Parts: sequence; structure tokens; C-alpha cells
Amino acid sequence: MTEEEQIRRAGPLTYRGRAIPTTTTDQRLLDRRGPTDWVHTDPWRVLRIQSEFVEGFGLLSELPSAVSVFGSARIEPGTRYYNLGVEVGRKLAEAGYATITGGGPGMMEAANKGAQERDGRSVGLGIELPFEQSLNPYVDVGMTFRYFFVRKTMFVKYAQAFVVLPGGFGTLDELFEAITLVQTRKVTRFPVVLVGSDFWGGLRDWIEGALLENGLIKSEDMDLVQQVDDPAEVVELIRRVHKDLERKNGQDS
Ligand SMILES: C/C(=C\CNc1ncnc2c1ncn2[C@@H]1O[C@H](COP(=O)(O)O)[C@@H](O)[C@H]1O)CO
Repeated sequence: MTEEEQIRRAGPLTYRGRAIPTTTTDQRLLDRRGPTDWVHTDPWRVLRIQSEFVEGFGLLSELPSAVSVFGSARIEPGTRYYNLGVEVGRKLAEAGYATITGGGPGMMEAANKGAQERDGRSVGLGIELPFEQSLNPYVDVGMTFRYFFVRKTMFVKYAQAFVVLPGGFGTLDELFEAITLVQTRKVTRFPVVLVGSDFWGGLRDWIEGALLENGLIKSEDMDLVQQVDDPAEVVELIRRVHKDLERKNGQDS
């Protein structure tokens, strides 16, 4: 066979004669390191972001009905609020819901603990932080994310409701993002339940006094968030809101 008659196929590619590369694709992949700056560029980050979505969807897509539970990373075990978080996790598990938390310490740990104690699915979606931190020991199914926004997508996509326990800036961020998504109709309405009126009452009053009174929100926006004290009420409320929404959607269609 002459050189011109020779053919090499490489995956979907065909080379003939002098165009045939002198090395194989595998050789070029495995032999060379080359410059490394591209790992710090946005196109490469896009692939990493994509892989987080793929892993997250893969991990969570077959999860049963779930509730995302948010709350402080700083509450210590044995405190009143920690015990409240444990009880919420228990009640969700008893009602058949998986509990999804941020996988960290404090209220996240409490809710995962309660879920695990009642044989519920206990899920932790951790976040890479500047300091070393592993998922809390009560997480049965977990993933640690590099990107906050990818992780937030998972909290919303795989939960039928948000439960918000006492917390700081992180918790407020998660609460207000949820309300904004519903208010702007970027997601189908879902229940958002604040637990602990001693903690949340002041914020509700402020929202009413400052936001509603100044016309910065509409009166119906006040209904986007519900408030309870007893963990047993959390599940009842989630079911009631879902029923109301189903009825309303039925009327609209
Ligand atoms: C500060 C400490 C740990 C931080 N670790 C966290 N791990 C996972 N998720 C976290 C962490 N910190 C914040 N979050 C997310 O925000 C919410 C809690 O924030 P807050 O400011 O404490 O209210 C929580 O729902 C997480 O999703 C101490 O060791």
C-alpha cells in the first residue's frame, strides 16, 4: 500500500496519507502536560460548574419528597434551638420527607440528626469554605460543592418546601432568595416555613412595618412565608399550603 492509500480513523475523524498524525490521540493526551494556565480560566470553570450540576442532579434526582432545612452553623448541641432542629428533622422523617441541609454544624447537624434517628433520608449539601470542614456525622447522602449558586439550585430543585430555623446571614440569604424566587415567579410557589416566633417575630414585624407600609411589597407577599412554633405544625403547614396551592392551580387551569 502506498503512503497516499493509507487511512487512519480516530473516533469520528479520518486521515489519509501524509495527513495521518504520527502519534495517537491517547498518546497526545497521556504524554503531554503542557502549560497549565487554562485550569484558571473561565472556560475551564464552566466545565467544573457543569460537572457539579451533573453530580448534584445524579445524586438527588431519585430522592423521595424532600424539605430543605436551613439554620445557623453556630448553634451548639444541647441548646434549645438545636433541640428544635432535631425535632423538626424527626417530624419530617416521620412524615416521609427527606431532609436536605447545608451539611454543616449547628442547626444543619440538628436537622440531619433528627432525620437519621427516625430512619428518614438525611442529605447534606456542603460548601467548600476557606477553612477545613467535613459534612456533619448525621449526613447519610452528601456532596460538597465548590459553587454556592450550584448548591442553591439543588436546595430549590429537589425540595417541596423550605423550613427555616433560627440563623444568621447565611440563613437570611437562603430565606430571602427563596421568597424572591417565588415572588418573581421564577419558581412555582412552595411553602416557606419559619420555625420559632420568638426568633422570627421581630423580622416579620419589620417586614410589615418597613416594607409593606412603604409599599415595597404587596400585602399578598406577606403570605409567602408562614410561621410556626411547634415542630409538629411544620408538616401540617407544608401539607396545607400544598393542598391550597393545588386547589388554586386547579381553579386557574
Ligand atoms: C461558621 C461555621 C461553619 C460554617 N459552615 C457551613 N457549612 C455549611 N453550610 C453553611 C455553613 N455556614 C453557612 N452555611 C449555609 O448558610 C446557612 C447558615 O448560615 P448562618 O450564617 O450560620 O445562619 C446554612 O443553612 C447553610 O446552608 C462554624 O463552624
